[in-house]
Amino acid sequence: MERNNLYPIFLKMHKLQVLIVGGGNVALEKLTFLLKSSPDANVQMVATFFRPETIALANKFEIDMITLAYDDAFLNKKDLVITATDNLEVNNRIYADAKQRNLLVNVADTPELCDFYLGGIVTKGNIKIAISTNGKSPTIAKRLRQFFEDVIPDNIDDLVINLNHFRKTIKGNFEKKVSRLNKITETLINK
Ligand SMILES: C[C@@]1(CC(=O)O)c2cc3[nH]c(cc4nc(cc5[nH]c(cc(n2)[C@H]1CCC(=O)O)[C@@](C)(CC(=O)O)[C@@H]5CCC(=O)O)C(CC(=O)O)=C4CCC(=O)O)c(CCC(=O)O)c3CC(=O)O
Ligand SMILES: NC(=O)C1=CN([C@@H]2O[C@H](COP(=O)(O)OP(=O)(O)OC[C@H]3O[C@@H](n4cnc5c(N)ncnc54)[C@H](O)[C@@H]3O)[C@@H](O)[C@H]2O)C=CC1
Repeated sequence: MERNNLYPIFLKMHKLQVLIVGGGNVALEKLTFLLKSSPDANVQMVATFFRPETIALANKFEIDMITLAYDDAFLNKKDLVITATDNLEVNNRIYADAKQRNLLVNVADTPELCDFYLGGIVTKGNIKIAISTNGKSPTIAKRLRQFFEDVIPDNIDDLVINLNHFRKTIKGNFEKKVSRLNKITETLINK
């Protein structure tokens, strides 16, 4: 059986600078899911034109939109780059420029030109679940996201908060603490 070897990490988007190149349908999809998960993300967008729907969302989140053709100067002071233009040559150039600067880059809908994939993301309070199909079926990533959004109760965060408080009250050494926390949460997995 094939196996997904990607390593998920949970980025603090408010500490990073993201560049999105393109302002059309695909750029809008990427921006939508990025902001859904991380409304505090710092994003700059550059595109020769922006579709009205993209402008509406970007304005809502005070995202900087620049109506210009891509130039590698836009990579200055960026940490992540997502490109979603309809021009293969431009996408390829952005990939090469980003690689030269050791930036992480995602060329939307072009898995071979991605250092990372965006995934299906479920957020419930402090809980976050990221789903990847290894790029094999984004539709399944979407369906799994919808499934978990539905089955995970909204008040799961109460449990997290309670345990976080309890964690601070437990006396004793690290080993005792781990053992207590494991004991009281045992029923969550034992049927
Ligand atoms: C590799 C990856 C790279 C990346 O873009 O990061 C990629 C690639 C491609 N997507 C394509 C199409 C579609 N993408 C979606 C939806 C999503 N795609 C997302 C991620 C990823 N898409 C990365 C892999 C993630 C993984 O590992 O599973 C999600 C999870 C997150 C996001 O986009 O932010 C978001 C759901 C978010 C949500 O709902 O929660 C739908 C479904 C729909 O819209 O209903 C369709 C139409 C159906 C279909 O075609 O399957 C195509 C073909 C394009 C063409 O036709 O040419 C390619 C290219 C290829 O596969 O070669
Ligand atoms: N619309 C969709 O759902 C899908 C689109 N695709 C492909 O993805 C690509 C993008 O599609 P859409 O977003 O729908 O196209 P679009 O026409 O809505 O947007 C293209 C964007 O690229 C920008 N752009 C082009 N050259 C540029 C440059 N030199 N510098 C800066 N920005 C530049 C344009 O200004 C525009 O904002 C296309 O190649 C399309 O075939 C693939 C699968 C699905």
